[in-house]
Amino acid sequence: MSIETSGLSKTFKGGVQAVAGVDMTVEPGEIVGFLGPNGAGKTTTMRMLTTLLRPTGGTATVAGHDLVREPAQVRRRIGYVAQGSGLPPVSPLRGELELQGMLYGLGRAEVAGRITDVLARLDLTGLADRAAVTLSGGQRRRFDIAFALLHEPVLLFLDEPTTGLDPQSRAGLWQHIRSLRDERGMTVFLTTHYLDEADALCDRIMIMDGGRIVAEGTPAELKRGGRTLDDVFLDITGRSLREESAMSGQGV
Ligand SMILES: Nc1ncnc2c1ncn2[C@@H]1O[C@H](COP(=O)(O)OP(=O)(O)OP(=O)(O)O)[C@@H](O)[C@H]1O
Repeated sequence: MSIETSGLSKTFKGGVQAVAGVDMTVEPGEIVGFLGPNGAGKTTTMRMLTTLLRPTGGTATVAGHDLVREPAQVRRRIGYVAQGSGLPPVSPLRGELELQGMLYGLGRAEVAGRITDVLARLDLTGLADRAAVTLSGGQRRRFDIAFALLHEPVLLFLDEPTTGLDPQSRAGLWQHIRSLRDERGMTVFLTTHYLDEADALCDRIMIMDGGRIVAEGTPAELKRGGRTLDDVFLDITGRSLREESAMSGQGV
């Protein structure tokens, strides 16, 4: 199993219970989409699964290792792309990729090979000597992913990977994410506010509300009976996903 959690919870100091007992199973090679209204607890769950936040309750195994007892082993086996680009704006990206590889303890020749490989995989060959400020939004997101793939993780976490991109770049990124799964067997766990993204890209969708998973299934299962995903989301959460994505686009 790529991810298995039982009663995973997080209560912040001050008493906000952001995640209130999440039980989930993600199989190797699945692309799972995590949807939910603003404040549902999606980012908090993802930060726990990536070892960035310590749970206050429950247990989780991520990429074969216990989240709390073996965080270093988990980190070595996962990639994480946070919201917004973390790229340095003005340095040539090849040098930054080399540094990243060295941080993972890779030798010079090995780093060079892996850089060539990830750049080709993400259609970035020829752009590595550029700085981030000279790239389009879609190219920058693909570099964010290239950084997260350098140590060859088996499980990739993406927090709102296509927010702010134009429709063509979004569709291009979906294609890249799909080919990572199809060609490398990568497991992908992503949050999104976009209904069409969840529908087109994800094998399975989990809807979170109030810190709990309130519905899950394949897009086809959730849409059974001729309903749209927006109908399902509205029924469950009392909010429209369209409003949510508009709010997210405004940075609310
Ligand atoms: N560091 C923190 N301290 C206290 N409360 C927090 C902290 N981080 C998040 N919260 C609260 O936890 C709840 C869940 O937040 P979270 O960011 O996980 O939601 P989300 O589903 O990712 O929302 P969005 O779609 O807006 O990104 C919210 O009520 C939020 O205000």
